[in-house]
Parts: sequence; structure tokens; C-alpha cells
Amino acid sequence: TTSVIFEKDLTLHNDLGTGSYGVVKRGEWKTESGKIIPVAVKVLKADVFAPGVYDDFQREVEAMHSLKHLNLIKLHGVVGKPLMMVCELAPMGALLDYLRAQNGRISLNFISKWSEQVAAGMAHLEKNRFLHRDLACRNILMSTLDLVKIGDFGLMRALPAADDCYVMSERRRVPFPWCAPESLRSRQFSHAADVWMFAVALWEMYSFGEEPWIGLNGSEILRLIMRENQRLTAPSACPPDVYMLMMQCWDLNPKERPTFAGILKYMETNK
Ligand SMILES: Nc1nccn2c1c(-c1ccc(Oc3ccccc3)cc1)nc2[C@H]1C[C@H](O)C1
Repeated sequence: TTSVIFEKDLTLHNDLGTGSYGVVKRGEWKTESGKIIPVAVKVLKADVFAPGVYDDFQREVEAMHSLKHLNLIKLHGVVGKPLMMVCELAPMGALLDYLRAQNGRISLNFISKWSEQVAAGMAHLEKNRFLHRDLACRNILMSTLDLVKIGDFGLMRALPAADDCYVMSERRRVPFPWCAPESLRSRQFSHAADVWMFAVALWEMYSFGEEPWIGLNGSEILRLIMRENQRLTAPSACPPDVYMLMMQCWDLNPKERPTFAGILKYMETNK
């Protein structure tokens, strides 16, 4: 189970940025053994907790905590009101910010390493039958240049509302440019929908942080994808075999998309 965390053992410092559902602060946590470890604390916006949401949130937290993998941000525990999620600190922050700051001066070896690490983290979620629902480079954190970790897995299911870059649908809001068409149309989430989002995150990496489908709204994106069978165009830095993988992940038929286990195997054998 998650560690019991007391507010008295938590010291909060500067803001690290605004993630989904609330602000994230750097902090230190004194564990039961007396060790003081650096943490990232996501302070959830009070309004996310409509009555009754809190209990299933606690269940989701247990599920998130049980998922331990090198490429997943570790959730230590939750505490306080407003609720704070005490997590592993990724000192270099969000991958999206790094991609944009480097102005295209990033070795493709790093991008290919990050892609494989995200595939490994997602394959772990898939094996544990856990959906992410909001995979994007804004939710991929950098521990070091050589190690990225996925954050916010499962949060979309744990919490109903979200901030404005999501479309409102059946109380759950989804980030439409990253979304699989079946999620946009009939709110179906699945590992195959996560695979679609994974390919959009790859597109972000090879585009050095460009916004997918920039300027288009959900229904325009859906029409291009469904009616005109259009897809995001290959970023100039994207190798042909990587773009082929993206296109397979963007198959209209979820059953035709590769699994994360398959993607990981492909990446490991094509290093
Ligand atoms: N862990 C972090 N380290 C450094 C910077 N960070 C972290 C998180 C962050 C992301 C998710 C999270 O909550 C989770 C984690 C795992 C599963 C579910 C929720 C907590 C902090 N968010 C940020 C910054 C990047 C974003 O701009 C705010």
C-alpha cells in the first residue's frame, strides 16, 4: 500500500509548473525511517473532488502506487486537503519543455532512447491492464537526459474534470489532438487508444515539441482522420521506419494497431 504521509513530514518549496489537475511543487519528504528525500508534490485543485469522487480516487491511488517501473514516475502517497500527490521528482522537468527549449538541436539517438523507454513504461501498464488515457510529451518527465518517466497515468480515470485543453465529454475530458478517433467519437478508452496517443507523443518528439493538428478543433480533426483518412505528416527529422510505426499505431481499426509489447520488441530489435 502507499506510504502513510503526514503533512508535518512534508516541506514544500518552489513551483515546478502546472501539470494536469493542479500545480506541482518541489519538496522534501521525511520518510518513516527518517530519511529526507526530494519529491514532486502535485496539489490537486479542490474542485476536482465532487462528493463521492474521493473514495474511488483512493482506490486509483493504490493501483497507481502498485505500478512500479523504471519508466513510471513513482507515487509515494497522498496527503492533506487539498489533496497532494507526493511523487518521485524528475529534476529536468517535462520532456515537452526540453524539446522546445533545444530548438531542434537534439540528437536522434536521445529521441529513439526516450521512445523506447516510454514504450517500456507503457508495456508495463499494458501488462498490468492499466490505461493511461492521457499520454503526451507534457506528461513525460526527465530524470536525466538518458532517463524519462511517464507521469499522470490513470489520473484521467481517477479524476473527472481537467483543464481547458481537453474536450468535455461525459464528465471525462480528453486532449483531442492526442486522442484516438474511437475515444473522440464514443469515449472508448483502451490499450489500443493509448497506442494511438503514444504515436502522437512520438510525433511530438521528432517535431521537437510542435503542437499536433495545431489550430484545428476536435470535430475538424475527427473529419480529417475519419473521412479524409488524413494523418499527422512525417516530421522532417523522423526516420521512415519510425513513421511507418506511427502509421500502424494510427490505424482506424483499434484491433489493427500494435500492442505496446509488440512496439517494445520492434524497437529493441531495430535499435
Ligand atoms: N514528478 C515531477 N518531477 C518534476 C517535475 N514535474 C513532475 C510532475 C508530476 C507529474 C505527475 C504527478 O502525479 C502523478 C504521477 C504518477 C501517476 C499519477 C500522477 C506528479 C508530479 N510535474 C512536473 C512539472 C512538469 C509540469 O510542467 C509540472
